[in-house]
Amino acid sequence: MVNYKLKIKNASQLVVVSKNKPYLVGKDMSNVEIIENGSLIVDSNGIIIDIGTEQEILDRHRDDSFDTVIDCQGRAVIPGLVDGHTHPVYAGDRVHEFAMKLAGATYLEVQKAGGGIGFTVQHTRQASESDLFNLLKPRLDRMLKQGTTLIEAKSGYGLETDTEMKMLKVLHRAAQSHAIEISATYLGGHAIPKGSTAEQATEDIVNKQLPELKRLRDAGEISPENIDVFLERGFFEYDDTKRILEAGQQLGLAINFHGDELSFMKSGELAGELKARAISHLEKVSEEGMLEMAKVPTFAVLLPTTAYVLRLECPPARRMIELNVPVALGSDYNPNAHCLSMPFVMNLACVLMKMNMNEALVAATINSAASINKSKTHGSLEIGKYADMVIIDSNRWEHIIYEMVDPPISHVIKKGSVVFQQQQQQ
Ligand SMILES: N=CN[C@@H](CCC(=O)O)C(=O)O
Ligand SMILES: [Zn+2]
Repeated sequence: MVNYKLKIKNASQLVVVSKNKPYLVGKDMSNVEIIENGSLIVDSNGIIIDIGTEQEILDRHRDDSFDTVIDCQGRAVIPGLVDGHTHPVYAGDRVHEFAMKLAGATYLEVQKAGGGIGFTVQHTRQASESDLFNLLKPRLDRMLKQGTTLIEAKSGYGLETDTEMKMLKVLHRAAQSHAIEISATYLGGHAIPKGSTAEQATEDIVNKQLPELKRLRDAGEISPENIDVFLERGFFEYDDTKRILEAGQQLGLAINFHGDELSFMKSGELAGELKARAISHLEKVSEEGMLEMAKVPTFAVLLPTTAYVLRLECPPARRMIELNVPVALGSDYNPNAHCLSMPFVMNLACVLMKMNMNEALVAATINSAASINKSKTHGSLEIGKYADMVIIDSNRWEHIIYEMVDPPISHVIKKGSVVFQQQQQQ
């Protein structure tokens, strides 16, 4: 007899998503594996050690005991959602900009009027590390309640060494103390700081910020895994972006950058040159760029909230899927697109970008995990992976997308521990 941490019992649908695959492309994105009347078992390290139908699990574990058993009859279970793109560390409220945008101002017009990234940089520079941590924590709590158990999270509101490192320290502390797991990204190249040229900003990143990042990482004070740049006209253009990304790559950071959002910037072509892991946005990507991305492969991290808030044309998700570009999803949570909900993101991906619900789930689980190199351990319900799960109070898993802003989530489980539970109605 063995004692285990958790048994999930008799779920009407146990949504495995995929088996033995690091990510899915093309037509495979429409095939989501499901076990009807499924059960699974989690060990004391929070790892799934067995999965199957209720009967199979009963037969194999008749004599075993469990610290916790959750009876999921009438409920569906999916893997924890993985948010492939967030900017959750910042100070300063930009709700007033929403009114400007509704009145017709574009993203760049808001930026020119003193808003946008520059506004957030000013407030984030003034905030202390503990102020920023205290602002971050409730944001992570809200993500968790919406089923997100792993996020990519960026710095990028400092644009100089001290504040960029302060943001990475905040992410490091959150990664150690919060149930949400974090893959941190250094984004010193988010915008050109006031009073600098692109050339000076690039020099500062390569010769000052990155060496300090290495020093603090070696000292165990920060833990960045990825490097990002905003490749955009008036921000960082092709050559500067390439130089920064290569310098980060030399430090062992994975290339995961913003590209082709407001203007066509040859992002896919650059990803091909650098063998980038991921590009986000891609509203203006070219056919050649997508072909390059499929070849590497470079993940397309699509952010439907951006197109929705800024009233932009959506990225060509259908064409990407046709071309076998691996497609992932992110909330793009930031003061421009204030969305902490991956269920809403999946709903937007279906309605605005014409993805089907299976594709949206794949993009928000196994593929977004792979876009941050975590799909060996996250993104599907398989033996050997972490037991990160969302229990949905419905027979069919699709309700998490269909019910968009208030999905019927009964539990969120991280590494076999219940980290959120919906209060029962009296
Ligand atoms: N486009 C660049 N960066 C963010 C927006 C940042 C901001 O406006 O504060 C994004 O991904 O949408
Ligand atoms: Zn972004």
